[in-house]
Amino acid sequence: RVLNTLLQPYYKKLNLTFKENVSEDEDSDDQVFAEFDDEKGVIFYPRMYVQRYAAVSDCLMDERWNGQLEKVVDFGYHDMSFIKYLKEVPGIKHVLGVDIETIPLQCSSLILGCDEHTRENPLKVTLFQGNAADPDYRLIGCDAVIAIEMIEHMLPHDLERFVHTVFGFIKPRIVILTTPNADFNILFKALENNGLRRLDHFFEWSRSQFNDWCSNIVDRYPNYTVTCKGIGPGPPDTLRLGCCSQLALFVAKVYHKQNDLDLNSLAVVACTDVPRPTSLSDMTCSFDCIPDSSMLCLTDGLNCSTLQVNKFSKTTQSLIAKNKIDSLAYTREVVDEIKHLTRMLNFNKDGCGQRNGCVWHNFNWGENAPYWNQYYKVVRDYSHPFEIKSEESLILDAISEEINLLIDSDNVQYALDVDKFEIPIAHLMEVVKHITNDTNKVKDLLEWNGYQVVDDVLIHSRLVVDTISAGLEEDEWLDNDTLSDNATYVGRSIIKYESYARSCRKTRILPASWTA
Ligand SMILES: C[S@@+](CC[C@H](N)C(=O)[O-])C[C@H]1O[C@@H](n2cnc3c(N)ncnc32)[C@H](O)[C@@H]1O
Ligand SMILES: [Mg+2]
Repeated sequence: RVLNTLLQPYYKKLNLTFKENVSEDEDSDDQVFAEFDDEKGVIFYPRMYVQRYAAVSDCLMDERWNGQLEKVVDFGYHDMSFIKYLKEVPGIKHVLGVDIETIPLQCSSLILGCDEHTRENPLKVTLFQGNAADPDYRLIGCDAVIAIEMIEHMLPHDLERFVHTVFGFIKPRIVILTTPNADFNILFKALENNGLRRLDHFFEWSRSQFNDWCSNIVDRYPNYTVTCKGIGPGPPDTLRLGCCSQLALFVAKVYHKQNDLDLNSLAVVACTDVPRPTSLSDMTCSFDCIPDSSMLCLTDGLNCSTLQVNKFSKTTQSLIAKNKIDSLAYTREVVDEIKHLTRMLNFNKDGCGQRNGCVWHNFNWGENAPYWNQYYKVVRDYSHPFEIKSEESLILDAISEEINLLIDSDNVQYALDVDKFEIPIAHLMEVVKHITNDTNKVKDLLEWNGYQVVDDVLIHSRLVVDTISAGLEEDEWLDNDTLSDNATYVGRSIIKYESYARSCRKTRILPASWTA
């Protein structure tokens, strides 16, 4: 809902052709275009990062997977500016942020607790410090990978490893990458002295270079398809240069959701005299992928790792030896010792599993399998408070959403005049029929919550919300929820403030500090 409210005016129009004449008309807020300013160079409307976030959100909410992306990682999340919106993507349960820098991480860990509001669904946000190139085992199970303007900050060998971490290790359903379009740079005067690229970027690619890189990825990881598009059209007459940024959307042809490797549901399989695997493509653990008898294979049904048997105590080793291949039923002691050992490995000093002596082995990855490797440091792990909604609030929410829809569509059927509507309760009962068919209960609930109900009709007067929301959407984005927002909004009339606050609370974009 938040993303819709904030982004829809923009992302629905991203594919429109540019405005030929930049006029001062009322709609200009809603248009996507750019113009030249003698001093500042190209100016984007809306701001470039808004267009970028809108395009990425658009991909995340594609109807093919909308509501199904539960675990999502944002690589190079910087100051969390996108994570804020990611948290509102339908169906999301776990957001991971990974950034190599620690300074922005510290700032962002302050931001996290501030916007506390009670959610309807549980959501965990985990911020890591680490290199996106490293396949940390906690990335397992991500349905979507996002990296907004990050790849150009990576060293070539890290970028290559990153590709494998994403497409060979995480294997998510979708991957969204954005990077600047070098073709566009001649429009930025400031870049002229830097060889037409930003100094903190290791490279900037033309559209054809980016396309080549992307198609090379899908050649190597044939389970993926890719489409590229531009974000941020330039001023009229610059069409040939493309857009300011470019976005690649990779989609898995076949997607198997990986479970997080769960130590508590491990099955343990001992093995003797089992042939080595012949195919590296099958990730599922079965007996024929177990390397040799000196290894113990651990699997939670999907992921598998092996552990050197000689790392166990003598007692356990003899227990393992006794339970040959067909036994999944190890004694409690053996399982406990395995868990203990694996935990010790995960939490050793450099946090990378045990590298010397090759404790871990995985048939896909060889020695020192990354499955169990803990490359990243947790900077912050935050579970949002949530509450399961009562039936009453579900009814009220559904009805208020319907009322807004009717009003927004300028429905003439129920309009008395421009600001007043008479909506039959029977119409509203349709909207809540999956919850209740008790008309009296719904009428009582509506009256109790301040709605005017006369006979079997709800009388609704339009609030100022609609007229001001368009103007405020952009402010909300631009000012980034900083304290200065208060100053801006206090200047507006109280009724606007109030109704805006109400609509924000409803859509849950209002930070707690702001409400106060
Ligand atoms: C231009 S900022 C990204 C902006 C941000 N994604 C957004 O949505 O606005 C690039 C970020 O990538 C991070 N970064 C650079 N190399 C990285 C790497 N190898 N692994 C993880 N993060 C990296 C930087 O620390 C920086 O925060
Ligand atoms: Mg950059």
